[in-house]
Amino acid sequence: MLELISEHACFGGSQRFYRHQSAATGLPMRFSVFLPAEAAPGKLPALFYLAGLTCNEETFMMKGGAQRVAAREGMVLVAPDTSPRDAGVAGEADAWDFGVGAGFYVDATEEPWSKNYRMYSYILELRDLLVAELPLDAARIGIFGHSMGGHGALVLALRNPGLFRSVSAFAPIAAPSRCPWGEKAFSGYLGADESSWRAYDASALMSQANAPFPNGILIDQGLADKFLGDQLYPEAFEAACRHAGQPLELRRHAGYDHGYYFISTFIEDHLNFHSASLGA
Ligand SMILES: N[C@@H](CCC(=O)N[C@@H](CSC=O)C(=O)NCC(=O)O)C(=O)O
Repeated sequence: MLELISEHACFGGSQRFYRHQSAATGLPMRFSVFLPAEAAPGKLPALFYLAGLTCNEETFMMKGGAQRVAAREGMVLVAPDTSPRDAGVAGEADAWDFGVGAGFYVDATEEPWSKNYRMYSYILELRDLLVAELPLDAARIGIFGHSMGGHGALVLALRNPGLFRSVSAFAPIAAPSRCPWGEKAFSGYLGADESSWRAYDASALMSQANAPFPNGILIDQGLADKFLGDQLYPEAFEAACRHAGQPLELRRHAGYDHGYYFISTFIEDHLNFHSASLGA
């Protein structure tokens, strides 16, 4: 059951914040939804946005500047939180890149995280829930995200191309098995056996795929991004796409950093990309 926390008129539609009890995480979870004014009755295309480290369900809706375009395209936007909150794990809020605000969109298998830190399953649960409860067209749902959320979007799409029909990312952590953020998160949540990490590594998944998104994948990357050198590795994903025959548009932008000024600059291109891919 969805509990509506707040609702705000926005570009002729409705910006909403919800809470619900999640089966995947075993905890109450928050998420936000932008519902455009419906031009016609019926189901609407939808786009899930996965946010990055330290973010929550509000960040994208407040800073991304996406609602104006989503209203024009008649597209629903969904932004989940980035981790469970108040799981009661000792020290879970001590670091900004692990634990609270840093769920990494994986299903943890290691104690004490495995009971609640199950964000991979949570995103799938939320998709199903919103298809049932809100006017989302199950056949026209895409996914995108930023940084940790770009990693999550790529992994969820590559593992579930029938559920997420289009995918894009801003500055994704594209090869988490080999970067400090990913090594810390995966060893903590998944354990020392690196073979289990491959299921959550977009570059590893793509290297074994067979062009799952024929309409292409869009990635934007700022060249003044302070995390580009040691955390993101877009070139690894680019090489994996080449190997898999997967069309990829990887745009490198001089002068742009890792933040929401970068995201909001190119957000319209991403919504247009998904709208065209989903036949919105
Ligand atoms: N506290 C960190 C910076 C954290 C940060 O930059 N978070 C990014 C996502 S990074 C990868 O997932 C973000 O989106 N922050 C929210 C915002 O509003 O910018 C540091 O000290 O560097």
